[in-house]
This record gives sequence, C-alpha cells and structure tokens, in this order.
Amino acid sequence: MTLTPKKAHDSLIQMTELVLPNDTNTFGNLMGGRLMYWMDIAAALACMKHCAAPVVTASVDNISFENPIKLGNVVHIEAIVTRAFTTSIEVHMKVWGEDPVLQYRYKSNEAFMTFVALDPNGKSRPVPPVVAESEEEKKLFEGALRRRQLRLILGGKMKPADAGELKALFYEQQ
Ligand SMILES: CCCCCCCCCCCCCCCC(=O)SCCNC(=O)CCNC(=O)[C@H](O)C(C)(C)COP(=O)(O)OP(=O)(O)OC[C@H]1O[C@@H](n2cnc3c(N)ncnc32)[C@H](O)[C@@H]1OP(=O)(O)O
Repeated sequence: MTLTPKKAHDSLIQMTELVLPNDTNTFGNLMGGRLMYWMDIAAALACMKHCAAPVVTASVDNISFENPIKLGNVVHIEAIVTRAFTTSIEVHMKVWGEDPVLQYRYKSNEAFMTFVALDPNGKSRPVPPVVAESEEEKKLFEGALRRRQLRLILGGKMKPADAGELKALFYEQQ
C-alpha cells in the first residue's frame, strides 16, 4: 500500500494547560507525572493528525526536567512528528512554563515519544511518510533513524549488531 507523504508541520499540536493545586507536589511545583500525561496526549494528537488513525504509545525516550513549573503558571507543549517508519511514528516535544503575570517563558524540557498506528482490529497499520521542510524538521528527521535504533536496542527489540546507523557513528568504514 502506498501512502501519500504528509508535511511534518501539518501535524503540529500546541497545547496549553494551567497548573492548578491538584497538579502539584508538596513544593507547589507541577508533578512530573502530570506533565508526562499532558505530553502523551499532545504527542498522540500530533500522530493522529499525521496518520488519521488511532495510535498507542510504544515508548518514551529520556525526559529530564530542567526547571520546575510553579502552581499558577502556564504549561505550553508543542508536539510535531519528525519521521514515520512502517507502522510507527516519532514525535518531538518542546515544553515551556510561563509566568502569566510577569509574562516570561522558561524552558522545561524536550522529549521524543514513539507511537504505533492501529487498524480497526487493533493490529499495527502502515503510516504515511513525513516530509521535513524547515531546517529544524530536517535535522530531526535525519537523527530519527539513530534514535529509533537506540530505543529498539534498549527495548530489547533489536540486536546491537544490527544497528547500522549507530555503528556508523562509532566505527570508521574499512
Ligand atoms: C474506540 C476507538 C477510538 C478511536 C479514537 C481514539 C482516540 C485516541 C485518543 C488518544 C489520546 C491518548 C493516547 C494515549 C496513548 C496511550 O497511552 S496507549 C496506552 C499505552 N500503550 C500501550 O498500551 C501499548 C502497548 N504495546 C503494544 O500494543 C505493542 O507493544 C505495540 C506498541 C503496538 C508494538 O507491538 P509489536 O507487536 O511489538 O509490534 P511490531 O509489529 O513488532 O512493531 C510495530 C512497530 O512498533 C515499533 N516498536 C515496538 N516496540 C517499540 C519500542 N519499544 N519503541 C519504539 N518502537 C517500538 C516497531 O519498531 C514497529 O515499528 P515499524 O518498524 O513498523 O515502524
């Protein structure tokens, strides 16, 4: 089956949330788990925009929380697909906090998640290729193959010996 390629930019999701008391820990900061929940939804919506099918989260790459987000601050999440493989799609997310009174933004974190598209029987189904246009989209597209190999090795789905893209980074061609 040949699927029509779609622009990365057309998948963009911008989500805004307000940090309320029920979202925070005892320090008055947004709980990491609540942020990951919002990121999961934003990323899934970007994937669904891309592939027009239900998706499930297959994996979440490393997430580092650079700055706490305070009670009463705003969370901005941008999610965009970077590359599609056969049935899976990688999504890149950027997260900022914002003080809505003092009106400044600060970076919270960045992350990659991978989703798999499902057919009506719950089986994985093919997804359209991604067309990367901007310099940033091209850079993300280009790195996606290496990130995929790394996460499949860590997830026990690929043997390190088969990770050609990663090996090319570390070994010179003979
Ligand atoms: C009633 C209808 C409503 C419809 C309207 C829906 C509305 C919806 C709104 C959604 C908004 C919220 C969305 C939240 C989404 C969740 O939170 S979903 C819940 C959490 N996730 C899960 O439960 C998923 C559980 N895992 C699985 O089902 C299966 O392991 C998976 C992910 C489908 C993969 O299955 P598998 O048999 O291992 O598949 P396999 O054929 O080997 O590989 C398929 C693809 O998965 C990739 N893959 C497998 N493992 C990994 C891994 N660890 N890392 C990366 N990729 C992997 C493979 O590389 C392969 O990719 P391609 O090479 O085809 O591109």
